Amino acid sequence: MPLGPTILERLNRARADLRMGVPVVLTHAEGAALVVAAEAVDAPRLAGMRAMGGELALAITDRRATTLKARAYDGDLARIAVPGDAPMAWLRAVADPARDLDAPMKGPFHSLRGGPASLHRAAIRLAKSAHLLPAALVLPVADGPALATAEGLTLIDMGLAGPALELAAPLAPVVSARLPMAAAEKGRLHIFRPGDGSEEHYAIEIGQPPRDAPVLARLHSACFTGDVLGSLKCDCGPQLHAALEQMGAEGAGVLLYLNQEGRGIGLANKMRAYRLQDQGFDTVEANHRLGFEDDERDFRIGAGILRQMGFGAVRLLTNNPAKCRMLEANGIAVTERVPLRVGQTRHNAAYLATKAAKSGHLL
Ligand SMILES: Nc1nc2c(ncn2[C@@H]2O[C@H](COP(=O)(O)OP(=O)(O)OP(=O)(O)O)[C@@H](O)[C@H]2O)c(=O)[nH]1
Ligand SMILES: [Zn+2]
Repeated sequence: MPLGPTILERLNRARADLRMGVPVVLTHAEGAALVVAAEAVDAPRLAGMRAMGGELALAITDRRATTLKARAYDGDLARIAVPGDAPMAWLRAVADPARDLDAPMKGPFHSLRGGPASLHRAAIRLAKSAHLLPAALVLPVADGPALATAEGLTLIDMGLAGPALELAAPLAPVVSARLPMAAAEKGRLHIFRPGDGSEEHYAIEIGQPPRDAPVLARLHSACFTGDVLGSLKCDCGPQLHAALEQMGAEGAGVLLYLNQEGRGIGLANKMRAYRLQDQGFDTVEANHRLGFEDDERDFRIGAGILRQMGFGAVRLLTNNPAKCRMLEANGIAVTERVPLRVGQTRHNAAYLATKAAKSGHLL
């Protein structure tokens, strides 16, 4: 009966489980494993996993492993053996760099070598997409489906879910309504909802841009601190308002407000990055120490929304040439890059310089 959750919906359930600290069961041709997020697991569940026996490993990314001076034998990730007596504080400290500088010697770490790592890789992907730290406890188990049934845990066949984990869920328009704004009176807000129930994204349409000509467009990534609080650490708020004003002045445009806070790592992780920046690391180094890439955003989402709205070509307001390339790669022609240089402050001068030096932004 087609009543049960699809693989995409199961993946989203698994994200909710991980955020609650509830383990999930992943299976693959090579076996099965119990997986729980390192930052969310509690002591009773850790004890429960230990009591099951087997080789308990903490999967972390190669980025985090580099900071910890642990060997990443699996290339993009390391499987750190969890010592039998390691307390919760050890787990949290390996996962979270907050106290790296206070207590730098957490090792030596024993990285597992050989044997399958694809469930560990999937566990990290899931944790990242749940906006958790990319660190997961992974315990191989003999009979995954039986364990999931007995304990009422979410079971995911990664053989089926693997490709879905890399895809953004398809978006459907939910509603749109007129929204006069200070910057542009002729505004309309459209809401798009992913089929797996994950976070919605928004499109703000100004005027009635013709669909057969390049539209003035901005793909704006959510920045609670900049957009709402007026943070001086970045240029997001002034960019948001300047883009809307330019669209208002031209009488037409579309601004996508994509809920990809912190370049896709979520607000909690962005604040972890800010704490590291207060210790002297730049925006890129902070992401790496946390175990993330510099930019974890998926720009296919923005391309998909533009296509659904009938736009095939844009004049893109951005200083980030990578955004132009990603849109082009996803079927949206970028006929012009329109620079958006506003909001420089003494607080964000170093941030903007780092983006220019390391992320290819144009000053
Ligand atoms: N991880 C992380 N994210 C940040 C930081 N500062 C701002 N952000 C996020 O970065 C995103 C904005 O990206 P930017 O790199 O400023 O700009 P861009 O979108 O790549 O390029 P433009 O189109 O030129 O603005 C938003 O999601 C912000 O929340 C930071 O220090 N660390
Ligand atoms: Zn910002």
